[in-house]
Amino acid sequence: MAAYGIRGGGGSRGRKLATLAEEQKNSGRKADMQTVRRVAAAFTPYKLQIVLVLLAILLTTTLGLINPLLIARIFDDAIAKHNQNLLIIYVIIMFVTPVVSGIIGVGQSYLNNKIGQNVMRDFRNKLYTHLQSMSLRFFTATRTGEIQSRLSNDVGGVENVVTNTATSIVSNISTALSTIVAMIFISPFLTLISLGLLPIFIWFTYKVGNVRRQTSKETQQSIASLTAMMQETLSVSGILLMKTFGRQKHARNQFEDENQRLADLEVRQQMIGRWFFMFIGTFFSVIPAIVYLIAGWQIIHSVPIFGVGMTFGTIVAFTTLQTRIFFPIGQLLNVQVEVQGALALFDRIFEYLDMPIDIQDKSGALHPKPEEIKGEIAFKDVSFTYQRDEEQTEQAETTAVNRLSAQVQELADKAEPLTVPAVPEEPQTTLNNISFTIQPGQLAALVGPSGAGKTTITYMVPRLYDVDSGAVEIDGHNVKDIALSSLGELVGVVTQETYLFHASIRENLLYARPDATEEEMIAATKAAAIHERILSLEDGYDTVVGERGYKLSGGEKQRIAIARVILKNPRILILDEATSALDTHSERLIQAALEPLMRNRTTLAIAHRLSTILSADVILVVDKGEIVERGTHQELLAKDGLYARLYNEQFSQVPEESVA
Ligand SMILES: Nc1ncnc2c1ncn2[C@@H]1O[C@H](COP(=O)(O)OP(=O)(O)OP(=O)(O)O)[C@@H](O)[C@H]1O
Repeated sequence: MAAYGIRGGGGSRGRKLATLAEEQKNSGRKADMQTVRRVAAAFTPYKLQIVLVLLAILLTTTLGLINPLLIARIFDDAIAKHNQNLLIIYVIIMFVTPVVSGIIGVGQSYLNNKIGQNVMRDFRNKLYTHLQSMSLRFFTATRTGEIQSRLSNDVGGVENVVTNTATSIVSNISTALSTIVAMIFISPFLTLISLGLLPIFIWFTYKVGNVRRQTSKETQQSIASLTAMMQETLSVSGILLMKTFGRQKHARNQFEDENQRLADLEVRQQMIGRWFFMFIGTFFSVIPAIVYLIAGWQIIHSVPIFGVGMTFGTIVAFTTLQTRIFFPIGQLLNVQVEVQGALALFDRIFEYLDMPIDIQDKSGALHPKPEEIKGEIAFKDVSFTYQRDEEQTEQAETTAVNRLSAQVQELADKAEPLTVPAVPEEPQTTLNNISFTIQPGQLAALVGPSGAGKTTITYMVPRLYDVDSGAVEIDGHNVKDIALSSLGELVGVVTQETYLFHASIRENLLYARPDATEEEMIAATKAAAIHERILSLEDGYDTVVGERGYKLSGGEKQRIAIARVILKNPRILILDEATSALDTHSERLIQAALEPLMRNRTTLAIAHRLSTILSADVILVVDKGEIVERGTHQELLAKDGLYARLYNEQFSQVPEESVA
């Protein structure tokens, strides 16, 4: 079955794979360099502070060399030659240098932290601003916890690297270099013995760093997953769902599994290279003994090496310098591993920062004043399809390809014909050539079966999604030509599910218009038939509503949401009426609230209340992404089509007069 020749590819296939691996490695390195460059760019606004830090490092490094070098002079010039004055002077210098160096060090660590924290602050700001501009599509496709995790955990994870790494590298390199120079100056031979194995250590550390990077990536993914789980299950809705379905045990198991994975990953991350560093540490500790042996032997036998003799002062100075060099070298090796780990985190941060913003202002976008807008809405031949989340598509495709290759291998043995497994289909169009016009001040009601596309139609007006073809116009202006901020002012939305911040009712109301006066706010709540109820609460308008306003009833929350939009006073209103039926009293109150809300503005309502449907100027009946019928209630009933059927199913029991 040569046609299925997957196995036994031979030498050429092996070479191909090797080339592929090499290419991947090279592109990986390029990507690393790019990440490093981008991280470095984040530091450019703090050039001046960085220069100061570098100066401080140079100064402390130089000061650090004074004492070891003085030791040789104390032994050989002061003690050996019985010069007490010189001894005292040297000792005073040995006192003063660490003090000065310590003071400079404090200033340096202040600057370090300042620079590092500023860089992190900038990353958080950039991420927040960028994410805020992402369209609804991104948020529907991404778990909230994942987003939060990148903002807090990933940025937090690079803290140590951005605060300490740069300075640690510079200060350790300068300490190491200056010490090596001083060591060579004292004894090149002993220096060679001490540092000969260094290149091998560096190579090993690079390898260890690569493993750390991979683990670091997995750890962050696990943290994000855990955050998302907590966010989903420990919210009001999550806990309600979990309790009412008795799924606590399942959620706990899931959480514990992921938590265990995280703990294991953390341990692995901490332990990576520990053996290696233990070996280095031990090696560094025994090196002085070897130096004592060789130098002692040199003194005992008075043998000069490379023409240089050995003195007691030289031995003490050299070993002191030696203790000085192992710490920075150890640190540098460690830093390399840490930096490689942090690169994985930076990759995750940049991945979000690089996501294109699909809905944004055109250059020269219009900024119409709300009072200049009459409020005509026109849909012109609008078509739209929800795109599948890329990750999902990729996964589905990979699964299909994997299945296919497994089948190929199996059939290659059996010599049977091949059946191609289902490759993910293209999604169906959600909206199909939708056209309608709503005159200023009119109420249009969208009616249709579940999943018909009603909500999607309303998303097109405030540009929560962009149409694939056709146009949505407000007063003849394509919404794509209007600045998003202006569009936000023109269009008000009341969603089915009311979202209230964990803040006072007043703050929640003023969110719509922070500059509204107390009178305007009260007028809005009165119009929405909620003023009295708010006053009856313990703290009135200052009552704090719990997460998502949970302390209020569904109907009350809806009326607060209505008051919020009345206060905003948009030219155009999108109303997604709640499907959940309230008791007759609440229902009346909501109707009373909606009436002033819809007055004098163009309203596009996903109507579930008979009262809204009956008062609509036009009813648009949506089915499978198309408008299949349009007209007034009476006209549509007369047609005896889909509308008549839906009406009979839902409202035939309700006497019209009672709703009117
Ligand atoms: N974010 C999304 N990604 C992919 N498909 C989506 C998304 N949102 C909705 N859909 C699909 O688009 C179609 C239309 O959905 P839409 O919410 O507009 O229907 P609807 O008429 O408002 O339904 P309902 O009355 O039940 O709210 C449905 O098949 C739905 O599954």
